[in-house]
Amino acid sequence: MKDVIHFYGMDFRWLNVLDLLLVVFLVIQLYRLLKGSLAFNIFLGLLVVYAVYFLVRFLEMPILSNILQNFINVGIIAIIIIFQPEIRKFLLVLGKKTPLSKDSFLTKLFLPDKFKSYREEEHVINEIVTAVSHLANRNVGALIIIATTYRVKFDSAASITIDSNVSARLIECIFEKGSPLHDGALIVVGHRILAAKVILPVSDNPDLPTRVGLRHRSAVGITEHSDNLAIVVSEERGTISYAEDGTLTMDVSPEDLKSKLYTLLVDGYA
Ligand SMILES: Nc1ncnc2c1ncn2[C@@H]1O[C@H](COP(=O)(O)OP(=O)(O)OP(=O)(O)O)[C@@H](O)[C@H]1O
Repeated sequence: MKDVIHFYGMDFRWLNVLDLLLVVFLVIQLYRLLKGSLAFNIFLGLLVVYAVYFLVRFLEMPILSNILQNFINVGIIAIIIIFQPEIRKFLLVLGKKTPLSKDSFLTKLFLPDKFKSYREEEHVINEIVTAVSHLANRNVGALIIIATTYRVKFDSAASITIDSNVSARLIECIFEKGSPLHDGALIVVGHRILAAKVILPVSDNPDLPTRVGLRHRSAVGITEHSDNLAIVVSEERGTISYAEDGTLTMDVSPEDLKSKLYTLLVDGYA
């Protein structure tokens, strides 16, 4: 294979092409990740600075290129600080796609307990879907976080620890309007309800519909930087929605929610 490609009088190596493709891939991934967030404008600003820097270097303008070079050197540290949540999410998304992630072909092939029964997961799913359907039918607001690969960090001072089996009746009681635990979110980890009355981070995504309030915004907020699913029942409209990876899917049916939970809790391990 020829090592060098000739293109309009210029010589490129295959590695240069690969290098360029990887940069384009990374920029597209970053664009998709940041689209809709406030950090997106900062990202565009940085792209402009980089573009100007390469232009002045190409035009051999030493003073401007020196100033921009220094700005970019310090800028790397600033980028890590400014984009800390986005970098975290990016690495999380990348980790999900590695050959060793739980969804990967290799893991499924070599997972020792790939034939295990999913009775417990199915029980959890049925209880959650039953509770959510009943709450939605009666216009009782609810917010349930299903934490998968790592635990949700929450303020334990404000929340109430529960540590119980997942039961539809318990979930319905918790969100009943008169209940002292109905405000805030319920956290489910594995087969247990861990805590109630949890205050979550609120998303500042400007692309969310204006009609959604704090319950839906905090559902989006908790999924922006972590691998969780957030289920919301709207008190106002009696509808069911869920948020995942910072995206809100509104007005789903109980069947849609069930298949989402199956994908998350069963298929991911099957
Ligand atoms: N940061 C938060 N973390 C967890 N729960 C929250 C948070 N902020 C608000 N909530 C919950 O959301 C409720 C208020 O919901 P609000 O009406 O503002 O939102 P909404 O998205 O319009 O929901 P709904 O459609 O049910 O009215 C509060 O009573 C509280 O239970």
